[in-house]
Amino acid sequence: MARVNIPSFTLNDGTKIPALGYGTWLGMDAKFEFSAEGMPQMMEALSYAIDIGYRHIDTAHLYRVEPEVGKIIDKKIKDGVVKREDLFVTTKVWHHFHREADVEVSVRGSLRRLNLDYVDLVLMHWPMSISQDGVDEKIDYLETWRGFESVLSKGLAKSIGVSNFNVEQMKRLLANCKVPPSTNQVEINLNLGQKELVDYCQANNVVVVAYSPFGTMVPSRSAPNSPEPKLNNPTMIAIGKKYGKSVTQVTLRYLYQRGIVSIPKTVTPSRVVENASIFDFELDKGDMETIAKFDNGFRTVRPFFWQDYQNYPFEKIPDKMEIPESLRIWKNGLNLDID
Ligand SMILES: NC(=O)C1=CN([C@@H]2O[C@H](COP(=O)(O)OP(=O)(O)OC[C@H]3O[C@@H](n4cnc5c(N)ncnc54)[C@H](OP(=O)(O)O)[C@@H]3O)[C@@H](O)[C@H]2O)C=CC1
Ligand SMILES: O=C1CO[C@H](CO)[C@@H](O)[C@@H]1O
Repeated sequence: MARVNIPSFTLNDGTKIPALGYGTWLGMDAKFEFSAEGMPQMMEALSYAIDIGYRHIDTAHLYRVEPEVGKIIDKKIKDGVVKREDLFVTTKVWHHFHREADVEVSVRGSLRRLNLDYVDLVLMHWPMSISQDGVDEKIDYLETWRGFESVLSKGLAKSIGVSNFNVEQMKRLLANCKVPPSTNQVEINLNLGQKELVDYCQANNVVVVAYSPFGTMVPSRSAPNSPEPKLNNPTMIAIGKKYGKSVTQVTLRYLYQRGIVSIPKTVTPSRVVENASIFDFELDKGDMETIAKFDNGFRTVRPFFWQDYQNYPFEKIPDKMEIPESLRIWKNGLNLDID
């Protein structure tokens, strides 16, 4: 069986985060409901990933896969493949749970579903606070953060961080917290380099985690018309050839050399191996510069239907856009249960 050896970065609280993780968001199905279609394949792929050396799993209350992820973890521990302390499990608190006291309720719910005593990292999934029925609750993320600090002090999580925070929000949080966030998980890929945000986080000892690292290269429902580069981009292919690597491997290696953790999602076993086989080569300076030039600011995850909510982190789309029926589920609240 293939084996992969994944190095780690050190967080500002001293814990180590593996530089590559397994993403567990299955997306929405053809009816734009939460997809369970790919669940069996994903569970098999996750099981295989742990067998070959993945130790970092990225999940969330939102993804509705915590029970299945928990079952795989349990089996791997019982089978003696890993010990709990070898794994790095991240989950996230959805924005229905932003009152200080609700953070603990949400984390305890995740722990129950995952069947774990603690998670290694828990993130505030978004900076806005939106009720179950889509109302802008306008709860300051500083209040929510106090709930995270409390969850940390109770040992429910080893580390606490944020996701989808922009530079201004990071500055304000860092200036007003007792415990600084260890990580900021944001979209980063070849189209969206996020240089300013990455530089700011890294200068302030916050590790950046890249979600949707292939988000704009692989045809996706959320960004069907994303600009180049795609998987067949000649420049990327030529760089890959030079090192005997695929375009996706060059992409993940590029992020790693920028000091960024990646959490690609795949349900395909060969890609599980491919995505982690990036620690045996080094892109030279010229190739790093060439790849950086693809950055054009295009976002795959652009939830414009939240753009008028307080603390929406991204650039607003200037003209009022109709929200298609298919996206109303996001705007009107997601009805995430506690169990
Ligand atoms: N904090 C946040 O708000 C967000 C967090 N996330 C996290 O980030 C993870 C990754 O992001 P995600 O949006 O899923 O997208 P990714 O950028 O990881 O892309 C996933 C797609 O890429 C394909 N793929 C994976 N590896 C390869 C490969 N080697 N060659 C070709 N195609 C490949 C997958 O296909 P297949 O599965 O068929 O192999 C799938 O279609 C999520 O699963 C989730 O954990 C994601 C979005 C937002
Ligand atoms: O984690 C996530 C998965 O992707 C969704 C978009 O498709 C995001 O909204 C969400 O934050």
